Amino acid sequence: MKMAKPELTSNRIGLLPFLVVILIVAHVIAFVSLLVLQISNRQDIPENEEALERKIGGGVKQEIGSDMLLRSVIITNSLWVRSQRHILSFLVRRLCVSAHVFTSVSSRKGLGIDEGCNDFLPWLENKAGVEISSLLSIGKSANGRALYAAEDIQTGDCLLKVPFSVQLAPDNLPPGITCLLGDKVGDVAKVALLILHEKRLGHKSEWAPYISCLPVLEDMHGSVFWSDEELEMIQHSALYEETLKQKQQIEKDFLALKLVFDQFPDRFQNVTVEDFTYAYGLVTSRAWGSSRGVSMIPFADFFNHDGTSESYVLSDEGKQHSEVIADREFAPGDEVLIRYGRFSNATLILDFGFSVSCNRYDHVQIKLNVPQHDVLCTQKLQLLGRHRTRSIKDDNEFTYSENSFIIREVRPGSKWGKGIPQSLRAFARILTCNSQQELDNLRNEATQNDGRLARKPFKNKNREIAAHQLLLSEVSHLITEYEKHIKLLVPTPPFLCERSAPRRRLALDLLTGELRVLKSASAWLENYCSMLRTH
Ligand SMILES: C[S@@+](CC[C@H](N)C(=O)[O-])C[C@H]1O[C@@H](n2cnc3c(N)ncnc32)[C@H](O)[C@@H]1O
Repeated sequence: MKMAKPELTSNRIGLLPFLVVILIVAHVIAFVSLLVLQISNRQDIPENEEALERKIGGGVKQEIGSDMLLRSVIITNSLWVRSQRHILSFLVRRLCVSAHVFTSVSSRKGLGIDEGCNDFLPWLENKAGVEISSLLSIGKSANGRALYAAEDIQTGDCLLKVPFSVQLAPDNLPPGITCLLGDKVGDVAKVALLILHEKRLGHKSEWAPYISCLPVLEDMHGSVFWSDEELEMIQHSALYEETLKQKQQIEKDFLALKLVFDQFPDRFQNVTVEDFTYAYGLVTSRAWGSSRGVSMIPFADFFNHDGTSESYVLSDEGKQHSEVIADREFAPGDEVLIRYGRFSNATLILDFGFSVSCNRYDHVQIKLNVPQHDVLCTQKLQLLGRHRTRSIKDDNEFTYSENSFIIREVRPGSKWGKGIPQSLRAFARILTCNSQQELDNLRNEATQNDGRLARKPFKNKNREIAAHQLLLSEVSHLITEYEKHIKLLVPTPPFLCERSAPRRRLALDLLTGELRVLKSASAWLENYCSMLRTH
C-alpha cells in the first residue's frame, strides 16, 4: 500500500538527482544529530543508525512465522520504505521538536498542546537507544493525554516499538527490596511499589520524565477511588462487590509490604494506604500483562481506548519489544486509539475509571439459589454438586461463584437466545423440578449424555415454560430495581457533591448498559415462552 504513495512512486526523472542529494544530506545530518544528541546527553546509546537499520532488517526475517498481524506488516511495508521514513522522520522530529510541528497539526484538529510532554519521546528514545515511533506524537484530548498521527499512517504500519528494556516491571525494583517480598505480593503491587519508589526519588529517578507524566489522583476515577456514597450508585451491579474485593486486595498487599516500608524509611516514609491505592490504580489503568509479569509501557500507555479498534499491544519476545500495528489509515492530527481488551463498562470503570456508551461487551451477573423452603432443596443441591461441569471463569472479566451466571445482550432475531447462557437455563430447569422423579430423569439424561444437567428442553412444554418464567421473573425484578435506581441518579442526588459528577456519569453508563442487557434477555424469554404456548 505504501508503494502507491505518490512521493515514493514518482516518475519525474528530472527531480531524481536532486532528491538523491537531499536524501544523502538528510542521512548525514541524521547521523550527526544522533551523535550530538548522544554526546550532549552523555548517555551510552549502544547502536548507531547503521546498526539500527541492521536490527530492523534482521527483525523482519524473524517476524516471518510470527502471528498474522506481524506477517501483514511485512507484506505492506517494504524494508526500503520503512528505512527511508524511519531516518527522515526521526531527523525531522529531532530538529523540529521545539518548533512544535505537531502542535500545528493538533491545533488544526482543535486539540490542546501538551507542553509537558514535548521532550518525553526524545528522552525515551535516548534511554532505549533506538527509535520508538516516527508516526505518533503526544497531545491532549478530552480523555487526558493521547497519541496522534504525526503524518499519514497506512493500515499495517508499525506505530511504535517499545523495547522491554525501557518498560517498568517488577524486576526493576532494587534487589534489596525484591528480596524482602514474599510470595504473597502480586505483580501489580510490585509495580505500584516501584512507582512509589521512583516518585520518592523525584528528579533523581531514572524514570522522572515518565513518572511526571502520570495522571494525578484527582483525575483518576476507577471505582476503588469512589467514596461509600458514590459506590451506593452501583450497588445493584456486580461491579460493587468486585470493587470491594479489589479494595480488600489492595489493603492486603499494603500490609504485606509493611516490612519493606519499615526497612526503607528513607524511601517510603509515611506511605499511606491512599498513596498505595493511587499507585495501584496507575498500574491497573496503564499496564499490560507480560513475560515479566506486569509491565508499564511508557509512550504506549498514552493510547486511549476504542472498543472497536483492531489494534492492540503485541509483545515480541524474540525481539524483546512491544509493538502496535495500525488497523486503519490515519491522517495527520487524527487521534490513534487501540483496544485495551473486550471489556464491559464494569471492567473499564474498575480498572480504568471510564466507560463507553452502548458498550457491546456489557453484561449482567445474575445469581440463582435453591430456596431453603423448597422441599427438594437437599436433593437439588446434591444433584448440582455431583454434576458441576461448567467453567465459571469469564475471560478478561471477573470470576464468579458457582451459582452466578453472565447474561450478555441478546441480539434481535437471535433464535437460540445467544447471550443467555445454557447453564443458566439448565439451572432454572432444575430449580423448577417439583418431584424426585423429575430430578431422576435429569440425572439419567445427564449420565447418558456429556454429564451436564438439564441441557435439553423439557419434553413437557409447560415445564419448559415454567423454567423460563422463573428466569423471566428474576430478570424482571432486576429491571425494576435498575430502573428505580437510574431514576434516583437523574438529576444529581443530594448526597453527591459536585466532584462526583464524572462518577455519576460512569454509574449511569454502567446501569443503563446493564439495563439494556436485561431488557434484551427479558424480550427473548417472553418470546420463547409465547412461542412454546402457541406451538
Ligand atoms: C492507558 S491510559 C491512556 C492515556 C491517558 N489518557 C493519559 O492521560 O495518560 C488510560 C486512561 O486514559 C483514559 N481513557 C482511555 N481511553 C478512554 C476513553 N475511551 N474514554 C475516556 N477515557 C479514556 C482513562 O482515564 C484511562 O484510565
